[in-house]
Amino acid sequence: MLLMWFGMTGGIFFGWYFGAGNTDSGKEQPGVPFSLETQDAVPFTVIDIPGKGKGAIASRDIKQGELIIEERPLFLVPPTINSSPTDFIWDKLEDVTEEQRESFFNLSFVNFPADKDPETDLKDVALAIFETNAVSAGSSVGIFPRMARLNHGCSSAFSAVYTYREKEGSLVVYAIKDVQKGTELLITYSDTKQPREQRRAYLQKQYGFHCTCSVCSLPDDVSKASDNRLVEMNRHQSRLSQWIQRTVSGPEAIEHVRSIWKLGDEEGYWSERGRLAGDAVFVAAGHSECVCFAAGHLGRSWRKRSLSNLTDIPLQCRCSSRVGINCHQVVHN
Ligand SMILES: C[S@@+](CC[C@H](N)C(=O)[O-])C[C@H]1O[C@@H](n2cnc3c(N)ncnc32)[C@H](O)[C@@H]1O
Repeated sequence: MLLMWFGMTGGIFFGWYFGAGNTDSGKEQPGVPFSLETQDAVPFTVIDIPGKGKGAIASRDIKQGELIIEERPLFLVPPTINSSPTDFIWDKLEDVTEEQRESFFNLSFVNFPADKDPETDLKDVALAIFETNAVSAGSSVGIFPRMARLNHGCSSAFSAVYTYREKEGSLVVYAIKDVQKGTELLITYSDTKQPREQRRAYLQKQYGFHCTCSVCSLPDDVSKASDNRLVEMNRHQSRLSQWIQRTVSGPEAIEHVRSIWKLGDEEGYWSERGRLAGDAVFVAAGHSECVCFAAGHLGRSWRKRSLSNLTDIPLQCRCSSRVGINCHQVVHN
């Protein structure tokens, strides 16, 4: 029996950059020693946080663009499996060390079936832990016990983003904002460019909590303004995506990028800017008069920087010369 796993897991955290370069087959990297993480130390401590279970508090000031976590998966689950999800996860847990197994069973879980007993139905506990904590890792879904302690914040409330690097076989978490010592590090579990009511309904259903992050706690009128910006960002994003079918012109597509960027500044929503810049480069490269934008403002130095640092790219064409840049390299290297 082949099972499509992704149809069965409800909530898989939202990465900052879907897809690019992530084509893993669900297997740990050959030749890479398997371990829980590759880092010796992280700039945060995990403590109990009232109303949230555990969470990660910055143990020093963290700068925007800093690598916070680099971690190998405890295990990965590919999109298609040939046993039940419960059995598959249980088998995976038989392959790990006692310490790793313990770190897994220490993780939190929600949505445990009412007709089961968490003391005795350990396979069901394992499944619930998986569904509460798994994140997308290329085409697979994986458990990363260290990053699994990061709680959620919406829109401008989250300060860190993650992606899975297939080549290295590890997940990396970066700060997209400066984070002060003593502040909780937050990621986002879903696309929070939605109105508060929808965000809260999703988080309640999938993750079992009522979101009271700094954005969800805004007074109604301020919250409404934030909702409007987020919905507008999504509307521009959806128009931008139509450029590829040529139903939106190049200049119009660039206008959508500018609008998303501007709304993001107003909202304090800085995530996905690497992808947005990549889209802009892609559009610009299709219009010879704009290629200088890609070359002049992104180019080599851009490749060396963390994507999450891209907060200040002038989305503007400054000259009309074509420079023969390979847009795919700029976007994906
Ligand atoms: C991946 S775990 C995060 C770490 C978890 N708090 C722990 O104790 O291990 C996800 C769970 O954390 C809790 N959580 C995450 N973000 C939260 C938030 N903003 N408010 C309340 N609970 C939250 C929810 O119970 C959610 O199902």
